[in-house]
Amino acid sequence: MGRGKGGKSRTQRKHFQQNRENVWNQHRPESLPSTTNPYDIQNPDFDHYYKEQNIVSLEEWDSFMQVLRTPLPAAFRINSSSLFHADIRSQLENDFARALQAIVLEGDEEDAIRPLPWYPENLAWHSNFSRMQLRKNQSLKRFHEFLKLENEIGNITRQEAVSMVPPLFLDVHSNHIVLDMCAAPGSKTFQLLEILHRSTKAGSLPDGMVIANDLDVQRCNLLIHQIKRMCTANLIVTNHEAQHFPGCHLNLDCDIRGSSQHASQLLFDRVLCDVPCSGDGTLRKAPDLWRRWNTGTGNGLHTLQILVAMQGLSLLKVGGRMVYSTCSMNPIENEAVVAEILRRCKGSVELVDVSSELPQLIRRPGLKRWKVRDKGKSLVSCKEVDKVRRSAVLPSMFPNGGNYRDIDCNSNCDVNGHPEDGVQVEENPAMHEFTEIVSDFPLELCMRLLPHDQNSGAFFIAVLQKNSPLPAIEVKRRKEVNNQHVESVNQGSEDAQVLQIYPSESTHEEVCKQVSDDNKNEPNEPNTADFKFSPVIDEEGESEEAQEPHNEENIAKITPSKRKLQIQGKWRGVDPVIFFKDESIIKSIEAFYGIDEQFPLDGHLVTRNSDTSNVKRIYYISKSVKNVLELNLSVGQHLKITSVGLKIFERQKSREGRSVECAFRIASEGLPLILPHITKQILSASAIDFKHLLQYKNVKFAEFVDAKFGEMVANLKPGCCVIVLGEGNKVSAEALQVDESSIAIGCWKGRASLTVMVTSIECQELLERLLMRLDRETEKGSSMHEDKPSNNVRYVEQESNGNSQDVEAI
Ligand SMILES: C[S@@+](CC[C@H](N)C(=O)[O-])C[C@H]1O[C@@H](n2cnc3c(N)ncnc32)[C@H](O)[C@@H]1O
Repeated sequence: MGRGKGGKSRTQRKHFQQNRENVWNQHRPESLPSTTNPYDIQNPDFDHYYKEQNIVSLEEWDSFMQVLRTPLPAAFRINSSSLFHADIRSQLENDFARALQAIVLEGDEEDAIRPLPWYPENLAWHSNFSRMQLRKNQSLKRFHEFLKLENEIGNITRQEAVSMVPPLFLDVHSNHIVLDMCAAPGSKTFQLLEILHRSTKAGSLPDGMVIANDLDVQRCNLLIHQIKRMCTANLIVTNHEAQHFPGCHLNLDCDIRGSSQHASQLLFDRVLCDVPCSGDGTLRKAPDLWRRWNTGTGNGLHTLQILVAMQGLSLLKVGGRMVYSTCSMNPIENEAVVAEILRRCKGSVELVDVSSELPQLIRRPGLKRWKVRDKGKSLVSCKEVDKVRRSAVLPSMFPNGGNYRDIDCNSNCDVNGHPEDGVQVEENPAMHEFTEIVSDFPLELCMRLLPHDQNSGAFFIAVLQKNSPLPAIEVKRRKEVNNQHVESVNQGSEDAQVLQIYPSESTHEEVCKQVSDDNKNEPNEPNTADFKFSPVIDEEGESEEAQEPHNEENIAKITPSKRKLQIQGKWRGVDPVIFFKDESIIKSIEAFYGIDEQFPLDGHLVTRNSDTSNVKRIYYISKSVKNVLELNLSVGQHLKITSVGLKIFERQKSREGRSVECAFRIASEGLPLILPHITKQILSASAIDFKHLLQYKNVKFAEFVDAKFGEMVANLKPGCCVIVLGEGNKVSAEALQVDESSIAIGCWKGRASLTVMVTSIECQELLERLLMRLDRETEKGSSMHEDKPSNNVRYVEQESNGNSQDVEAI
């Protein structure tokens, strides 16, 4: 605990006392992050700017600022696709809600934790504790541990409450093709995928898909790591500048080559445009922003935000919906961007009135008027901008837009660009008549979420609908966009010319870092070292336990000369995406696991290794992903794909040296998808035997409590098999009645025992969930519960001293 971290100043204590989170009053010295200097939790420029923008009334200003200066309460979502989402919700409602309330000081009106009222099905939760409190306060330890574990497993996602809102306004259906333009670290991508999968049955996939794009490779890896926690084959992760995201337009030459059966262009039903922004809506979470805050940041991002949004609209189908969002409160990044795209789209795009959706979400209408601040001056119209500042202060930043060319034509300026007639540049910003310029667009349909309305961060959201193809847009003269090179690109059949502006530093076709085969798909691959008793080794004969974690540094360090630079079409340094078509392997997998016809492998498997004879991992892709990959191949691989599909098979070899009939085991990521389609190598275990497997990881056939089950395990073919929690003595998937709620684990059938092939943390989670269920059954009078292992179960971990080689005997 941080009590001894030195005395805090009186001001700090005062800020602390103002903190609405009463629980923290018990532990005052820990209330503020130790790195935060209270003097930094303010910024006169910020005050001046936002007072002038009228984002809240003057009467509200103090309460707005007070909340903005307090740490953000932690919020999280239960992942609806998780097997245990109902258990977790009930644990929160019945266990934690009561236990935590007891910790909160008397008189605190706020609940310790509560579901966010506007989020469907009580799946999103607000806690009245900041992340710092959760980390430091001993009485919150159990809750904190719970959040950490469930987050890691993928049952919950920690996410700012307001950041959960944009996907909810996108109106995603299961058959939609969705583009998430600036997606990393992927919290909203996760939500979009959850919505897509919402009503799909076990073993099937939705018709739609998501392409999640981000410019930053490392952040893409974070996203991949996040999404790995859910079972989806409907995702492609790409790595482009969103403003240049390829439309994959199939030209005539390609058509002649016989690809006419493909879609001829990549168009989306839904686009999420959650652009990079100055982020002052996250001040409560990142108080260091107070110090760094300035108006230049927002002004500097304005053009990029317009370009990304325009590209999103050009890739949107007519009739489609796009959500534009930022975690900034600044009108230059928000209303000004929306107004400019409406201006450029000339009626083909409109703002959607979503005021009746999510009625419990407190929101404020978008602003119709605002000021632009540059070099200490507040400006209401682009006519006031000094010529020398025109490259930084653009007409599109102002409520009425405008155009410097027209100003130049219509007014006589002196040589320095100062107006000689017309508008006078005012020195005192307070002197402006703020009512002077009002946007013509219905910007009140946008929404701003403010911190003091529902004790959250801040966010801006605009919902747009495309009603007709975008119009031809006049290419602006280069001199208007300083440091940017402008070019007009035909975006395809649907839209006319769309303005494209490339930032001068743009190098999106450059070689990026070399990454390993599969590494990009698995940035933080759980090493099978986790399988303490792993009886399998990879096809190179190298124990996976011996491998260092997969990351670019390690790969470069370990095998500097071994790795060839991978090439994916024109993208160098990126693993290729190859359709896996080796018939003999596919047939052997289908035969070994008895995979039924409703789960076609043919055409749905890809690898990331150009050496197809040496494939280690095979990924499953949905039909929609397959279509996009085929289009991408037809156009010459415009997409730079970082990750695609769901890992479903991994090459294996018995550590015992025995040959196994099938070279590939089922990967735990893909197991829930394929589970209902397996008819061989699958058995159902009683709760007690299932529990023992999770506890001891390795159980001899003769030592299962249910002797019949032990016999059936002994009769399985050597190699990978699947054990489902159930009644026992059931063999086929049909008899097992596998459904969305089935709990299953991948195992390895060795010579004399069965070994679990699930990571330790997953074992721990499954075990805890199972014990909870058993406890509930015991309360109801069931006899299945048994705390201690039966005498005949060997506790391998103790006996073998944790050495997985001991399992050779199995
Ligand atoms: C606000 S964050 C996105 C958060 C994300 N939507 C989520 O919910 O987790 C903005 C993202 O834009 C990315 N970015 C910045 N410039 C970009 C560009 N030109 N094209 C695409 N992505 C960009 C950043 O790397 C960052 O991950």
